[in-house]
Amino acid sequence: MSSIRLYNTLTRKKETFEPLEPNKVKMYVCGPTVYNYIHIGNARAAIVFDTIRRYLEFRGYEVTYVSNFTDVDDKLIKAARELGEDVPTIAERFIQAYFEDITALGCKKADVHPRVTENIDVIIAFIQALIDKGYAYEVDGDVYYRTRKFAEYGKLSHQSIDELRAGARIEIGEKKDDPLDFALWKAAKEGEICWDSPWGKGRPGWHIECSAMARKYLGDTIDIHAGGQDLTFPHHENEIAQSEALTGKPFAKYWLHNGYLNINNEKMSKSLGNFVLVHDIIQQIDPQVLRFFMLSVHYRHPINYSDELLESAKKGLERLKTSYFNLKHRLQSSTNLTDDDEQWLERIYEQHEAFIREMDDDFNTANGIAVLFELAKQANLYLHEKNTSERVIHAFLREFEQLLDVLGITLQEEELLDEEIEELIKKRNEARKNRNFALADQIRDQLKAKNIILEDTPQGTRWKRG
Ligand SMILES: Nc1ncnc2c1ncn2[C@@H]1O[C@H](COP(=O)(O)OP(=O)(O)OP(=O)(O)O)[C@@H](O)[C@H]1O
Ligand SMILES: [Zn+2]
Repeated sequence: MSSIRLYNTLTRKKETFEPLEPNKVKMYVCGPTVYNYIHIGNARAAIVFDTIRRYLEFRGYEVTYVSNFTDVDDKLIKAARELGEDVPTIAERFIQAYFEDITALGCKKADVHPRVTENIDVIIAFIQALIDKGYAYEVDGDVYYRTRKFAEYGKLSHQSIDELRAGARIEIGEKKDDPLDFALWKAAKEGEICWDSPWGKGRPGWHIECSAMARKYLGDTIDIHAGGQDLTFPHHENEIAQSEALTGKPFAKYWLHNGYLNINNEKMSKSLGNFVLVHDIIQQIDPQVLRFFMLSVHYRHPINYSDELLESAKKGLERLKTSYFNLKHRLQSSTNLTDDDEQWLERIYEQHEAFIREMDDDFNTANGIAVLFELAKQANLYLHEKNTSERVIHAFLREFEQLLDVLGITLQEEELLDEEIEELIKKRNEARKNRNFALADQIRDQLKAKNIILEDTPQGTRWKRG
């Protein structure tokens, strides 16, 4: 079988995917700072990397997926002050909200969702080791990373250290040696949440948490490190500097970054105020449609959010689901085998292979979805045949199920509402009164297929969900 090729920000090339250990993938995805609800731009990373994980699993890899929560930082401290609550209360609330949102969007939970506040000891030990090696220094309770000492600084974002230094400055109150140096530990100000450390009371800087937690849960070198494109610099550059200085080994083999979600050709962001919260939008549209929309564009490209494109995603997904449910319906009236089974099975297999070919090419979900439309086209052609076989129908169904599962789309039939059930029962009773037993039985079967059980009693028909 062919192999997966993926674009690595570190080398700026598409490379053949070769995991460190055969059939195993260690993957770390930078997670949210939990001080408010996520908008759909923030959700893009969760959806695309969940899909990449699903695809790797589909291709037989055992994936260990770790994604952190930044549950203490400046934004959380500010929110706590504004809301008159403490940091852990706010963090807990938005961690739960995050899980609700991404679960609705079809994202699986990570194997581990480590939190900064539960890993302070590991972070302190990491910082101390960097000090011992001469890569970090303390000034008045703050600890900084000495970027000048890490010769490869800038290798991920492809910038020279001199260029970067020219663009950096020392903020008022910062006592670092070099404008590029960054905080590993921040001394606590009056009244701020803090932990004891060898440098006094304080809390970790942002970058160190990912280096420390990735190492704790996945080891010194991991296969894939991922996040939004704006994390390339400085966050991921700093993570590399910290981790590689400590271990002397490469931190991650492949660095993956997703593009932005735009609205009116502008990045959706909290500060611009042009955002749509996942929490709100999924009350109005099916979260699966939102997911399908996100995956209709390659993960590295920008994606423009608009009602028209959402509407077209909705129609597209409906087209696939209609094919699927029509196939299911036909199952009852299909025979065991027909003469042209092999030919149809071959066609289905061709689509299976085409999907793998597209997804192997840097997880091209846009082209993967095009293959699914082709599969639906074939399925619809098949349904026009006079005789259909169970074998072929099952193969089509399985193909839809497998490929849509890779995209995180579930194929549940919409549940019937109570009113719809009552309406069908009324229709069935009328049919029986008119001695149209065929129609009555058909309605009973239709309800049974949706797990609704009818019970005829002298008082009338009762129903329950099976
Ligand atoms: N429009 C977007 N499209 C894709 N990813 C995004 C978008 N906006 C933010 N992200 C990702 O979400 C994560 C959190 O970003 P951040 O909190 O900076 O969001 P933001 O809305 O841009 O906020 P702010 O405007 O306050 O910077 C980042 O890792 C970033 O990669
Ligand atoms: Zn990170």
